[in-house]
Amino acid sequence: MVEASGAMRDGGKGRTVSFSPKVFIPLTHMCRDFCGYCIFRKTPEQAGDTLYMTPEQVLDVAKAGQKLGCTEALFTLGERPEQRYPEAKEWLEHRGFKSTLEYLTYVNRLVLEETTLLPHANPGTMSRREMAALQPYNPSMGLMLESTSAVLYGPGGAHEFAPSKRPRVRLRTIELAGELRLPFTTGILIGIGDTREDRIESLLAIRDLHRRFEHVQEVIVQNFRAKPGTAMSDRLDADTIELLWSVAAARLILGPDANVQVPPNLSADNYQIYLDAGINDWGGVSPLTIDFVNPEAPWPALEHLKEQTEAAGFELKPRLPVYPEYFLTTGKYMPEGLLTKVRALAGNDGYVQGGIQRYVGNN
Ligand SMILES: O=c1nc2n(C[C@H](O)[C@H](O)[C@H](O)CO)c3cc(O)ccc3cc-2c(=O)[nH]1
Ligand SMILES: C[C@H]1O[C@@H](n2cnc3c(N)ncnc32)[C@H](O)[C@@H]1O
Ligand code: MET
Ligand code: SF4
Repeated sequence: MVEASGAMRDGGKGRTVSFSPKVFIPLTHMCRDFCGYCIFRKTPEQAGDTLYMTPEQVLDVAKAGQKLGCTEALFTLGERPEQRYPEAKEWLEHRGFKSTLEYLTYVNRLVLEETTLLPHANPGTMSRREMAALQPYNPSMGLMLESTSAVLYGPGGAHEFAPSKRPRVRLRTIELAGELRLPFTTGILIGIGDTREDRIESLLAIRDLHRRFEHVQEVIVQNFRAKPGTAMSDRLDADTIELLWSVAAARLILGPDANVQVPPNLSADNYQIYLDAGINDWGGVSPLTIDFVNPEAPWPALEHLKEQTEAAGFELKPRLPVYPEYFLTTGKYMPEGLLTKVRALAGNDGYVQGGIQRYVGNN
């Protein structure tokens, strides 16, 4: 499988592998859901003074990232905390917002207007109205499908207490993005009780949505890593063979033109083997902020990522949070104002202007 999927990637993508220089902005850790694997979520008590990051805190991180050459502001946050916690509702109401997604829209606009970073919102499930409100400030957004497996939301499953992880609801959000012509990131989380057959079914569902709307800009194949203090703390991490198999399956199902991503920080020091299986992207890598979803897993230094990528025979290139094919030759995936901003950050090839030299070596 790896031989076939690697060859398919070479055919469609050549020997270029990308990453997105980003800052991670955890707007809130509070969440109405409970996923068995998640260490990101916090109760208001655990969150203490920082129920939400303030607009000032958001801008400080974004501006610090801008100085380091970052082009993406990744907003990852808990799902509708105001539906579970009165503290969250009060915090928002006090500042004139009816929901977390309204507040997210406000800070996305701030970042777009006051920095050169492009927001990429990953806030969980969204309605059409919520997504349409975010669209003018987000050249792309994302939501992991995770898995279509029904076992996972049954008794004892990872998603038993996470209504937003019902595959129907997730698929509907991804479909809405297609209807709005919004470049979209999704993916599968493997090793949470899913079988290989489940992964094939999940990937086929993603493929079908992309066939209808052509908006799935990338597919993340993410491996579960057990976290202390979570319901699944004593489960085994997804192992290398399962991830290798899943990446190859993703490439073979999604085809030569798909962008397939594996995050390099979740695989210790052997992450380069996923290049063999057909990936062409490492996702967001930050010189500034940690991966708040996997806080124990530091990103490789960009020097190291470049070395490993080149040693395997590939060229490493920085990209924007939206892929070149969605803005280089067509304008139909973005409002005009956003399109202008995106194009100004890109070079002729659609990757970050200035290239990898901006991030490694003597700068
Ligand atoms: O650092 C992380 N970035 C995550 N990202 C961001 C990713 O690394 C890149 O920044 C995007 O792919 C940009 O295109 C996600 C983006 C999504 O749209 C959906 C899910 C994720 C998940 C993670 C994650 O767990 N950790
Ligand atoms: C932001 C994304 O991070 C993923 N995610 C959440 N918790 C974990 C974990 N323990 N290990 C790996 N990935 C995780 C989910 O897929 C979520 O959608
Ligand atoms: C911190 S997890 C990522 C965002 C959202 N809560 C989700 O699970 O989709
Ligand atoms: S993974 Fe997302 S939805 Fe699930 S508990 Fe964590 S923050 Fe909430």
